[in-house]
Amino acid sequence: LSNGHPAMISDPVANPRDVYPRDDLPPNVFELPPTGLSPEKRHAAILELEEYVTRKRDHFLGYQANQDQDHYRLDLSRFMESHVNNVGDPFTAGNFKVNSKVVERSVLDYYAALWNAKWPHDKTDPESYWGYTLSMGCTEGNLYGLWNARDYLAGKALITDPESTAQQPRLLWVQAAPPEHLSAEQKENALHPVAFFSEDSHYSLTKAMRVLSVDTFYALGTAKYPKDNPLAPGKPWPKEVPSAAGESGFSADGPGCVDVEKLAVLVEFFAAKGHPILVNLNLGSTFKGAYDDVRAVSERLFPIFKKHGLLEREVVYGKGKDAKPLTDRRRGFWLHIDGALGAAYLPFLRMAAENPNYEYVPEVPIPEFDFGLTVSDQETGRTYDMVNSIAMSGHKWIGSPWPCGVFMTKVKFQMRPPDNPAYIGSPDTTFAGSRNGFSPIVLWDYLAQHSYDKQISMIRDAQRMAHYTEQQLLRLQKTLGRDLMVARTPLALTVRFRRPNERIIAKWSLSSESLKLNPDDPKSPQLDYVHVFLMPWAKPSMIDDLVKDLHAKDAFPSEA
Ligand SMILES: COC(=O)[C@H](CCSC)/N=C/c1c(COP(=O)(O)O)cnc(C)c1O
Repeated sequence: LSNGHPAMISDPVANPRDVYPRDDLPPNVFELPPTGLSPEKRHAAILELEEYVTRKRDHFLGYQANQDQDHYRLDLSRFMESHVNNVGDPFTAGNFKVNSKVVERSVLDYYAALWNAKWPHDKTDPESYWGYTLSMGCTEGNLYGLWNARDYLAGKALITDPESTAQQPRLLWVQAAPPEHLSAEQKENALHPVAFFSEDSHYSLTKAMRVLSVDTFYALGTAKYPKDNPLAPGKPWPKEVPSAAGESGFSADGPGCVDVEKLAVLVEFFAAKGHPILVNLNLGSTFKGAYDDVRAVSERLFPIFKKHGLLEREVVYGKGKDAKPLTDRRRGFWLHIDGALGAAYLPFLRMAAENPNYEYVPEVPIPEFDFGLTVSDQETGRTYDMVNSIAMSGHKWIGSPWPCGVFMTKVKFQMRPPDNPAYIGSPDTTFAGSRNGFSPIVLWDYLAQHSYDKQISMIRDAQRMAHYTEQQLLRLQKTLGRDLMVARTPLALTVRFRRPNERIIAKWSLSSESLKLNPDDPKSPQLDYVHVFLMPWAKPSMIDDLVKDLHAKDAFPSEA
């Protein structure tokens, strides 16, 4: 950083060029001296970055991000001249007037309708939906959904208080007491939620457990019941709920969806001890694009929830004016749907399957997953809505120039915000402080340009592309006479195959995963996979070019 510039506030301890990753880009072009860059250098840097990003974008197949952004630029670049901030609740105008909340509400209404929630939002109607558009991606949606679940199940105050009036909003006690009728052990556990998610879940779930200090069944089982793993007594607890097994008998070569029976056995263990149950289900898992069977999980867990008084339970959160206990009736379970990828397109695949005009017969039934999924209690005739919350990324299937998404739940599950900052003129009901006001405009513009019919065609095309890709890779496998471990989970938008060399991985931005076939046997073969995701952006020519690269002699390192 010498060449005549004034000294930096602090000198580098080493040369960044020597310590930072060597990427395609020349790092020195982007170094920032105290005087800033000359117009020429700045422009040159911008051109370098543009060339790199567009080159990588034109070969982008490895992640579930739709790189087709061209339809926004012309109409939306005008909003780059303002800071649009939707701070606070989407349904309260607030005092930060440069906002796009009217647009955000239309986007939320759209997904409420698509996901069979009661809309428009009505804060006085516990059954109506509530939601907000995310400033991060689905990681924020998962974090928020699991935070909501934790506090709901742990008896924290809810936003709706049966004794509150608009004139006299009663400050609810922050923490309820456990239901009276329980045994000592059950009372101790009644407000201590236990989380369950499969081994194919995204790492944002583990991150959320750490951030929120929520116990997984593994953490609690290992600490308190080390010898009692109900799946294999005496053996260590599995770290996550096992996924369904493949031909090998292990989940590594399985489809990637949760093993419903094993989930039920683990849930039963903790429900029997009085714990409320928090389950995350995947809708388009990160690596295999698999869909957990939300309907099967709901029906399998329902009798367990009923048996252990978790369908509906009374929590006491204070005493009224007449000193009578104030009770709240809540469910003792929470199903969060991580719909990062699939919540954006599965409704359209279902529409295609249900409308004969589309002449579409899916290879497997289209998974149910939304707020319309109910289970009836045969004894009481009562019907229960089973899904508590859904999160979806906006930058995956839909496509956005930056991470964004949607979180949705129902008013009856909403938490009372931890604080009430008057200066934003709105309840602080979301995760962020400042909230991206541009993302709702991007999502709105996409939905304005893409009718249901158009979106049905797009997901049908993507399914065809996934099938085409699988066939091309199987053909290559035959030509090379080598097992390329080609696999595609039914209805998934991704195809996985044997990891090729680093040059091909970098060119196509391929995401990789290495799995031991039998995790308990150190000598067990390691499966080194990569995958391609067939987003609306992917064209047959890109697949053909990738397959051509995979024909190269050195494309696949020899087996170790
Ligand atoms: C390794 O690939 C990933 O982490 C991609 C994000 C990159 S593509 C946009 N998946 C993110 C993801 C997430 C996190 O979503 P983001 O925070 O938006 O990245 C949540 N749930 C599932 C099932 C996911 O697959």
